[in-house]
Amino acid sequence: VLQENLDKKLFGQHLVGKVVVKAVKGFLNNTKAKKPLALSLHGWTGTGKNFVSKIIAESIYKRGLQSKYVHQFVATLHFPHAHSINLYKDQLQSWIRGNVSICPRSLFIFDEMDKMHAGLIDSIKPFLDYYEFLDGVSYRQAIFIFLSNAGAEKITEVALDFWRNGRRREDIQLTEMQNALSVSVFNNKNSGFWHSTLIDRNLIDYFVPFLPLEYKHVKMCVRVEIESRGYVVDEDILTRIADEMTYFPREERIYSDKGCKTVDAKLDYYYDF
Ligand SMILES: Nc1ncnc2c1ncn2[C@@H]1O[C@H](COP(=O)(O)OP(=O)(O)OP(=O)(O)O)[C@@H](O)[C@H]1O
Repeated sequence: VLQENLDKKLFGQHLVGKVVVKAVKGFLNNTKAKKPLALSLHGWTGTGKNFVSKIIAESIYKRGLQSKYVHQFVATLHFPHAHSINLYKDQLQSWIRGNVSICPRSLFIFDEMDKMHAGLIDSIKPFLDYYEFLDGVSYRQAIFIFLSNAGAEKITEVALDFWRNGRRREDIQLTEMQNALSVSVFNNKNSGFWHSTLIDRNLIDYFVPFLPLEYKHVKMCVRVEIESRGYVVDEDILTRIADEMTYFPREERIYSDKGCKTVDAKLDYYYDF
């Protein structure tokens, strides 16, 4: 189901499907996991990171994101004040501990990871590690998904390089992308990259790069949105909405600034009056 949904619903992200299916299926089928699964999704805004988390949740729990075993944190919403960091640490740790004791197969999604306080990231480190038990609780069946825009510029650079050399986007290889990211972002102490501490200790199992979306992908998103509202697709409106989005870099205008975000808001203007 996971593979099928990703193939069908996720546009322009050939690297994502491969990694996510392998990681999640492998983990769910492994009765002897030595640590919880930790995925780190990276990429430009509106390219499908939250969307993929939702598809993953739906593949594991009947109620998807609504399941009581799925927990979402948004840095700026749940942990807004730097001076309350110690309080957040305690709350977060006891929240994770409490929930994993109730259901070992819990899913934790951390959005805006690049805006999360380093101390707070440190506080979840023990849960991601290779312990059999921590205070009597095993975290080995839990799943952690981290979302961030970190590395998005490098990802775009690689994609743009391909484009400028007339090469197909689909020919971008995962290893190539990961090499580019690891040199410039992950292993660069000056990049201020949020989970350098998690990386140093090899606690992240998979890095999942999301490519910036092109005009044609935006159109696909618009089409899906129109159909999901039960309207007949008007190609004229579809094109107009995709044209209204802004694209970068300034000369070539290939990638959508906001990915597929705001597509649904634009639709309101054309359809709901
Ligand atoms: N690659 C994609 N394929 C299909 N639909 C997409 C894709 N990317 C985004 N969308 C649509 O756009 C909406 C917004 O995308 P989403 O919230 O997943 O972006 P994001 O990468 O998490 O952005 P941010 O970094 O700003 O949080 C999704 O709910 C989905 O409907």
